[in-house]
Amino acid sequence: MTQVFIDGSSGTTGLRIRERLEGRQELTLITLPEESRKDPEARRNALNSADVAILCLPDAAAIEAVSLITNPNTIVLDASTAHRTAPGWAYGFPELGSGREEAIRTSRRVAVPGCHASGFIALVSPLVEAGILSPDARLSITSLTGYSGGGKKMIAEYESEGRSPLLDAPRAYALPQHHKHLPEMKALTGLHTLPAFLPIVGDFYSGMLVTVPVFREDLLNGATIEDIRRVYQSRYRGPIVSYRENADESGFLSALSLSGLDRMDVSVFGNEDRILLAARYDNLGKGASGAAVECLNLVIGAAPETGLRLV
Ligand SMILES: NC(=O)C1=CN([C@@H]2O[C@H](COP(=O)(O)OP(=O)(O)OC[C@H]3O[C@@H](n4cnc5c(N)ncnc54)[C@H](OP(=O)(O)O)[C@@H]3O)[C@@H](O)[C@H]2O)C=CC1
Ligand SMILES: CC(=O)N[C@@H](CCC(=O)OP(=O)(O)O)C(=O)O
Repeated sequence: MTQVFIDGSSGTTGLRIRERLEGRQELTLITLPEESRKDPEARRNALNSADVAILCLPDAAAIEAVSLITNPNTIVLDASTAHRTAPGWAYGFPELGSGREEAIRTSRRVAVPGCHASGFIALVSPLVEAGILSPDARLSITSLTGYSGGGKKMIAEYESEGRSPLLDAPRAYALPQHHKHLPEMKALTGLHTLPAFLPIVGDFYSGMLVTVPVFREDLLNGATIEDIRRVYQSRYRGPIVSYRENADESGFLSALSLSGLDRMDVSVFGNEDRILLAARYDNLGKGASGAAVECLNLVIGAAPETGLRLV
């Protein structure tokens, strides 16, 4: 029986993971009573008793949790931003290839990717690797997310009575261009320059749409939109990340299409001159909790799951 401890299991990401794992016969969940869920001694015991500890905490608490672990066998899956570019940590996006799945399987420290970063990296990394996009490319990313991406605090804000009417419309944020996902976007794609990043939070619970425009002039060696499609087609064959042709809904792309699922759909729109790369998924699916469950399944050797459709 594999013992799993979710540190932060009352939070948005942790709760979704807990609900997913409760029905699994081969796992035992270590739980702490409500009054001691933030007590460092109780957490230390639970973390060191676990075969797998899943950290669903703010960054500082995740760093503290790692420092509490002395059991050399405890495998850590950290959903926070704290360790995504840290040495000794595997990046938990197995579909990127280049031995990443094996690195996750064999590592005792796995960083679960950031929600916005996941879409950007899925779109850009294979193109840089295939020599279609230069590492010197200057890119931009627009990422629409549901409000659960902001955790309990933002959920309460969006779901409160008498909330500001400004929340009725999508809101852009991270305007000074220092968003916490930028370092992993650069590190995992091999780009030499940070992208210009516009995250936008909307009045829906969960779901994501990430788009990255690319001009024909950005492509190397005369590559075309068809070459991009071929790269995605051969890289993303499911069950979690898949390349989809004609994925739009009669000319529209809803950020809600994969809400509730762990899957990510990668698509290409536009024309020969102006190409639009798009990824759709759920910020709590492939963007957080689902990605953590995917990594858990890899480290314990279980079959992949694709989540539960909610919409
Ligand atoms: N929501 C999302 O879509 C995504 C979230 N993440 C990351 O996952 C992590 C968790 O985020 P999220 O679930 O949204 O956040 P929430 O605020 O919803 O949950 C965080 C949980 O951690 C608890 N907590 C805080 N400090 C401690 C501590 N010292 N010891 C034990 N528990 C503590 C909080 O307690 P309390 O309930 O008392 O506040 C809360 O239950 C963050 O690092 C976030 O950036 C990553 C990708 C996407
Ligand atoms: C809507 C909203 O505020 N979303 C959060 C993303 C949460 C997240 O993914 O944080 P991690 O870095 O821990 O992965 C944000 O953009 O900061």
